[in-house]
Amino acid sequence: MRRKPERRRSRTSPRPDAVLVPPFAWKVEALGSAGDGLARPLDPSNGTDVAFISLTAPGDVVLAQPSAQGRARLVEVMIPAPERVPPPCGLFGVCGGCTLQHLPLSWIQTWKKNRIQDGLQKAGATTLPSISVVATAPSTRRRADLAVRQQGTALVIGLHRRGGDVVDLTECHVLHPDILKLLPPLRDLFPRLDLFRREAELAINLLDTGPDLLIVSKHDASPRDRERLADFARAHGIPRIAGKQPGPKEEPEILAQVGAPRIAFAGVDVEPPPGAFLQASREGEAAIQQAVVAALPRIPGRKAHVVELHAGCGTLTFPLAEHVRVEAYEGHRGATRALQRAATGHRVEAHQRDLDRQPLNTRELGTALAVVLDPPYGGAGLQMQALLDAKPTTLIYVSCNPQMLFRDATRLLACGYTIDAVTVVDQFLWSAEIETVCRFSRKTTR
Ligand SMILES: C[S@@+](CC[C@H](N)C(=O)[O-])C[C@H]1O[C@@H](n2cnc3c(N)ncnc32)[C@H](O)[C@@H]1O
Repeated sequence: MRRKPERRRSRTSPRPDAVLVPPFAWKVEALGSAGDGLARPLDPSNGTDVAFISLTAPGDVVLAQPSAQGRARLVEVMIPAPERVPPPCGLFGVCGGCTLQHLPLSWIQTWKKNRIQDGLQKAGATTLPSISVVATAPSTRRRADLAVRQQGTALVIGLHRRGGDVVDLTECHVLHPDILKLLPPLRDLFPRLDLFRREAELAINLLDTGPDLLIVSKHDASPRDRERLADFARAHGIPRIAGKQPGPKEEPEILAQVGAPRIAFAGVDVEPPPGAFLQASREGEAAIQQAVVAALPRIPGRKAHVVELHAGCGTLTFPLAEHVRVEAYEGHRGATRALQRAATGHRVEAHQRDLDRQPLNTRELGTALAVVLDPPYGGAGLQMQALLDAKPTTLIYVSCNPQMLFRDATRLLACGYTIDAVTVVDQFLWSAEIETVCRFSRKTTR
């Protein structure tokens, strides 16, 4: 299989004034943690050691041109690896979303499992339980963060091209069809909105009650916008459309609401804030909930409680509360409010707290039957040191970033923990991202 030479200049392309080394042949030996092939020149006299090459597979022999330090740009696949498959999506390689569609999902799942196993062993795990892998299906992703751009005469909605402009998402094998079907009418809508001047960002969350939209724009919505958005919401079964200025501290404002935005966790209805964090798909969410609940220790009595850190709007809180009392902590104000409102009548106490600035201390953690943490991509920050000091007997760690998981596992294993349950959830299809649920246990001397 020969790939067409790339025409565009990628993020890793050399600066125009750099001296270009002509392309030469490489053998791809493995996949790196970001999903790029790790390759070595076929002819060692080329003087370069190893380099990462995007869109390649272990076993490929490729023609590639050294670009930035430690990287080369694929020119063509000369001899394809036996595992290679035709990418299902016509936008693969152009759109900045999927990175691994040239490999079968089953191969990627095994690679993810091996990566977690190797990383935990390197972190110091001398024994590991068998790792279960839960696969999720294509076309189920219910959260999309899209760019909206006026590009020449075209209004495009999609993901950024690798290192460049936005690729119109005319096809996608990851997103739920209920999100995809909104894109054509949204392409008609945006040019008619006063809040849209050449660019905006759009987050779509597929809730139980339909899509929930958050438009991020530097420009305010006019009264005419609000009418148009309300008409659009009614026409497309969208309960709520919110807007906000760019920036993490800016608060969303409801621009149109024609229904109740709701999502249920373990049968408990929650009204999440606009743009709320949700697990990538319903199936992925169910697999994580199941793994977390299965990792609970035996519950000694009704008074027992677990501490849940980074609780979001309650994805794990309400399934846990079916078994045990939950003290939940979350930093985002809107998410905490949603959780608090839904918690009435359930065994849940929800608190807003920035766990990086004010981590829970040994006294607060000490009496918990277990601690559940599900930190953001950047990791648990100072809270991890506080956990190492408090040493709860059971720590159920949900991770979307293997590097952080391995780093924290090294510290936990050195403190006397063992790992006795690991589940890998493949909810980020055709990408190198990995979701893992890991139970760390520590024997007490009591
Ligand atoms: C990976 S999400 C998990 C949310 C939830 N457990 C779920 O499954 O939907 C991480 C959560 O951590 C919260 N978070 C990020 N930084 C935080 C901090 N410094 N203190 C408390 N919560 C934080 C985010 O707002 C987000 O809700």
